Amino acid sequence: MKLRGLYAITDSQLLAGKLLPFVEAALDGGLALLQYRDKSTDDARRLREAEALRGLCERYKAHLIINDDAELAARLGVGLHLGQTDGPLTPARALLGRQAIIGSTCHSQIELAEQAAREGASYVAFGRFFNSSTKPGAPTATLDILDQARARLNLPICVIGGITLENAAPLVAHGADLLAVVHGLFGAESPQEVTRRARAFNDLLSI
Ligand SMILES: Cc1ncc(COP(=O)(O)OP(=O)(O)O)c(N)n1
Ligand SMILES: Cc1nc(C(=O)O)sc1CCOP(=O)(O)O
Ligand SMILES: [Mg+2]
Repeated sequence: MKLRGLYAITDSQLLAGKLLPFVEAALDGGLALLQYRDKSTDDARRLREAEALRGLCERYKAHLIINDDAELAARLGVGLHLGQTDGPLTPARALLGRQAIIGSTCHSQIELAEQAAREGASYVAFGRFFNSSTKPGAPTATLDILDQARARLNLPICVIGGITLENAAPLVAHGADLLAVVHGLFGAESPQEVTRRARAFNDLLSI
């Protein structure tokens, strides 16, 4: 499976009251991956929303990824994204199986990416590349980590952090396969604008 394209990430505050229509608009514009990212402890709502997103992703043939929560990903039979403090990758891979998409946050450290590759990650994520209102305190990254990753790894490269239609092109030129975006996509005023942006991101990746 070739992982390349737009990777939309949900945000509970930004998408409050409009999660499903805005996600469907993004899927209509074309998503490779959709990440359900909800940092709350409301397990019942998380399950309900994740199930609804899984249904949408099936209809549009996109892959759903759950942030942080290996058990929820296993329960739904979908993918998982793990940060450096979210638990080890090897048992998550054993839990979810060989086919599951599992991503790993590697900040700007090639050693973390090489370790993730050894432990069976499906993609490695680097960031943050720009100012991010979603996660302002995330460690920063520069383009040279993408050059290093291209030279040393044989895995899809995901980029994240403040990515917009205006600043994404250099990331693609330096080898990004997956553009992971919250505000630059879902910060739009209308579902129609979400769809337009999703199409434009895909055009940047020429897919
Ligand atoms: C695609 C992608 N890349 C990085 C992250 C960040 O993961 P993490 O460092 O665990 O931070 P939280 O998102 O859990 O706050 C991500 N979620 N997705
Ligand atoms: C969830 C997350 N992780 C990051 C990292 O660098 O690891 S940046 C980030 C926020 C991405 O949202 P936006 O596109 O709105 O900046
Ligand atoms: Mg995390």
